[in-house]
Amino acid sequence: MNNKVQLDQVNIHFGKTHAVKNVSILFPENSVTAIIGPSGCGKSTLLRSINRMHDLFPSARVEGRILVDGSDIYDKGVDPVSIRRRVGMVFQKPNPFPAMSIYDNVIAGYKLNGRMVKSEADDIVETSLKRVALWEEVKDRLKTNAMNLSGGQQQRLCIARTIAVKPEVILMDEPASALDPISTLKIEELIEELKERYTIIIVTHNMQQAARVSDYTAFLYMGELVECGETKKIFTTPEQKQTEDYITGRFG
Ligand SMILES: Nc1ncnc2c1ncn2[C@@H]1O[C@H](COP(=O)(O)OP(=O)(O)OP(=O)(O)O)[C@@H](O)[C@H]1O
Repeated sequence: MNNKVQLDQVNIHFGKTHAVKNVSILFPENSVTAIIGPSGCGKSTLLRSINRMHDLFPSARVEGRILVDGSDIYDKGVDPVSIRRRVGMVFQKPNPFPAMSIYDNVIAGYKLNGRMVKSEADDIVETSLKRVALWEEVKDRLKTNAMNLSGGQQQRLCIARTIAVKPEVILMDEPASALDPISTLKIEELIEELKERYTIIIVTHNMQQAARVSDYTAFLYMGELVECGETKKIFTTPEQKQTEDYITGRFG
């Protein structure tokens, strides 16, 4: 299987805090990789380095190489905006644009590419909403405010907005932790479907969720990658004692 994303000896500092320590890891294409580990171990920090989000924080320093399709996304001359288009991000709390309709939310990122005709926009909105299984629920009220949707629907809308710009990789930072169990299940089913088209990297606190949705699991502890491998193996016969202690709930 092709490796879509590769981190090679990545270190991330915030001022004096060494948040990610010498992490090397591969993320295979069209698969879901879960990043697990106790609070503060560097999961979100690692995730955000993959679409250059740390560029927005002056105290952050990213060292090492982060490759997407073999090219370093931190190379001089690479536009971070173009990276964020290829590597989309879904956050913990659904964050639709509050003053916009459902329709405008889906198309918001895509519009930044320039002018387009209405039929093209209609197409993208319909395809994206169908892909997140939201179309049937909202097709008769596309022009109403997105904030009228439930939390779970808002999160699926945000995923639709992310896929509307045709990314290759989708980063998800605890995408279901603010949702009720039924909405969580829908997001998990959606992740399973999305991996056919995208490479997905998901941070989760929820061990059962990691076991359910991911093909591969990476366990981080205090900024270091302790172990990474097939989810089945990590959850049944991990190589490291620390991993076993964490997944069996002995700490964290
Ligand atoms: N913008 C920032 N500025 C300064 N320090 C930061 C920043 N973001 C993260 N850190 C620090 O980096 C370390 C790792 O944080 P990170 O949020 O990546 O952990 P996490 O594993 O995602 O935690 P949680 O599961 O609680 O969300 C922590 O010590 C945190 O305080």
